[in-house]
Amino acid sequence: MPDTLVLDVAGLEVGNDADRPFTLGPLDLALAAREIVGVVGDSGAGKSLFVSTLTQTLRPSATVVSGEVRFEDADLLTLDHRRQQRIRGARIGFIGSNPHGLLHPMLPVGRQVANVLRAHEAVSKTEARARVLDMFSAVGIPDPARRLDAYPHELSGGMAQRVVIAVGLICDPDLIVADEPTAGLDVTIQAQVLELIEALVRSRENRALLLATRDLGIVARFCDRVVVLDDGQVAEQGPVRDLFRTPEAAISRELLTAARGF
Ligand SMILES: Nc1ncnc2c1ncn2[C@@H]1O[C@H](COP(=O)(O)OP(=O)(O)OP(=O)(O)O)[C@@H](O)[C@H]1O
Repeated sequence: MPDTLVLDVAGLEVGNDADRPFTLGPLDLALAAREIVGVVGDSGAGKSLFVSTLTQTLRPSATVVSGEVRFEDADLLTLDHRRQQRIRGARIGFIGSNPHGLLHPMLPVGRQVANVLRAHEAVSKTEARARVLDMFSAVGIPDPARRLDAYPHELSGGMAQRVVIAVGLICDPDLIVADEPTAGLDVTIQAQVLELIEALVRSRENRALLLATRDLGIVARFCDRVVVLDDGQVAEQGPVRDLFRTPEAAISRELLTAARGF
């Protein structure tokens, strides 16, 4: 794979039989450095299933049927457990929605971010605290030194979401995978959070972002390319401007209509 590719997914098919028979793919998708690629589709289209394949958090009901997910010099799907652990949360950072669900309610937020860092890097507690402090500043948490010791319930939704972003970025990942990272936030806070994630992606040479969302408005504003999923199948994919100018699939037109609010 060329140096500039951060992720290269080829012929990926994932089945899931828990609630209903469902197949994602076959899906081909390459992400270059500094690129932001959207994965869009209605509820149940398979966005989270795809994200979970990349973050290696598939539940036992799901099976990878075929394909490759090349990241760094390896196929994520065939890595041994130790290398999976090393990559997950460190080389591939995850940003989910619902921060109050993702964060542990009984631990100060600074410690939670530090724990992620210390799980992957041999740093002292003091050094970890300093790194987390820097990261809290980078993600725009005001008065970061004081916020290190706050509990999640003491933070607003937007502030807690910034902590989730800090968790995703603390190990300086090359790939960031975000699944509805602004769901449940006020519209103005949504824009701030997405602008922040965008800046953190574009500011680093080898970093790319995969952004799963139902909202084509978000795709229009932040993504370079997009994959439209419809019931697990790729309905179309390509540059975002092409999708907006000449949507080919019926589902793309439906999502566009929804995004334009009429
Ligand atoms: N981590 C996972 N492990 C196993 N199966 C999963 C996982 N995530 C989602 N699924 C399953 O994949 C199928 C497609 O749903 P999925 O949640 O991926 O859709 P989605 O596009 O993310 O929808 P929404 O926008 O509502 O989150 C469902 O059967 C779901 O239960």
